Amino acid sequence: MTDKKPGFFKRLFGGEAPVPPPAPPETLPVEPVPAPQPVEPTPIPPPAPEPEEVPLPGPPETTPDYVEEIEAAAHRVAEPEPEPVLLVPVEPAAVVEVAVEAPRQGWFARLASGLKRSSDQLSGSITSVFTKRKLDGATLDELEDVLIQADLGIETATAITETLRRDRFDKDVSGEDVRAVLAAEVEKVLGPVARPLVIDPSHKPFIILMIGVNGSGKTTTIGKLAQKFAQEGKSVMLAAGDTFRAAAIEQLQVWGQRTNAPVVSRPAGADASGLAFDAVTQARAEGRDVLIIDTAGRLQNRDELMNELEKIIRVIKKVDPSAPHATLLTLDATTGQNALRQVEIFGKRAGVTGLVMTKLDGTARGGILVAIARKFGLPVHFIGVGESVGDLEAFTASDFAKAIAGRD
Ligand SMILES: Nc1nc2c(ncn2[C@@H]2O[C@H](COP(=O)(O)OP(=O)(O)OP(=O)(O)O)[C@@H](O)[C@H]2O)c(=O)[nH]1
Repeated sequence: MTDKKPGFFKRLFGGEAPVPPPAPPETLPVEPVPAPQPVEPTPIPPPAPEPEEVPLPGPPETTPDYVEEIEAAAHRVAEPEPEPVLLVPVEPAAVVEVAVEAPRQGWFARLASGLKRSSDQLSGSITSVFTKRKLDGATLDELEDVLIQADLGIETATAITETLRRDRFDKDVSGEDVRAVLAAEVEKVLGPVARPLVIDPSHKPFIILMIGVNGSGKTTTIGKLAQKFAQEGKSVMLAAGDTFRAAAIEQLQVWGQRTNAPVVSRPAGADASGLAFDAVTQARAEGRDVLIIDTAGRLQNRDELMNELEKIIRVIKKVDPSAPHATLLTLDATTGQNALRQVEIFGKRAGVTGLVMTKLDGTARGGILVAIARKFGLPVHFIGVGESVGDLEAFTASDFAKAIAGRD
């Protein structure tokens, strides 16, 4: 990435090839759509692998339509696993450095730019509703629909319209007035869930299990967290528990190299719970501060895969009965309402302790975080607004509220 955020729509629609940070070096130059490589004879492997084919090595649930939908978006950039090392020696290391080291805008600017699509949609709709001078019942109904469509949830939508009804009925109301009420209500809902992830030093290692559906951003988030912890002087170990996909293992190894964190891995196809057991044992023997365990993506409605996740947790507990100390669910904001189901089922099966919402930059549905917060009250530790290491930050309610309401 560069020091200047690329235009939002450009990033959103892949007008440039965002450097997929977690991808192994040789995959970095992959274009979302095969970019014409003028001079390459025909080094590109077999019949250009369709994005749908790529997930096949993953867990069985990667085939349902739902996952295809999600992954068509999520993995368009990052799934080029069978790519041979064919591209010109592009100095992948240099590219990686740019992605990680480039000076960044302030976080609020990035957050606001990431949430721009959500806030633009909301602001645009609000403005178009508030064409009359006096606030009346019909306008309030229209506003309620707009807020529900923005995935904020019925309760929040109602709370906002009720506040306006109470305070401003039959009075002049501008879009800006409404945005102020919106920001206040969103902050009220999110305030209690904006809680940092605290690494309790009495656990050595503090074990973090990262779970979520396919492509929701687990591995990328692990890399970003490893970087943060390393910067705080913590000694981090990673476990490549997504044993279904060789590319996921490599992706984590790249993050390990970048962040100087050893990665415990086994060849693709190995038993994930066995790997988790080994990783916990090893991290403990080495006195690591933090162990982050990746897992294969799985749909919440695949019972056998959820059983497997439960098994991983049981096995970890054999080494440390208090672990995992944090079970973080990554949620892809672009999945909208389905994220509510994911929180519910993963919560029941794996005991989610906190949430990380990713890809808020790729959607107009950022409001879903508000609906989730209101329904589950689970801590939201981090949000992601891009693929680079600096695009994940601790979650703060007021910033999010301001950004989504388009206020500064
Ligand atoms: N735009 C954007 N992309 C993101 C963000 N977080 C992750 N990604 C991208 O989403 C894609 C999927 O991320 P991964 O980390 O591979 O997801 P995963 O959950 O590990 O995927 P599986 O291994 O298939 O379960 C990658 O292209 C990431 O770069 C974010 O906050 N914003």
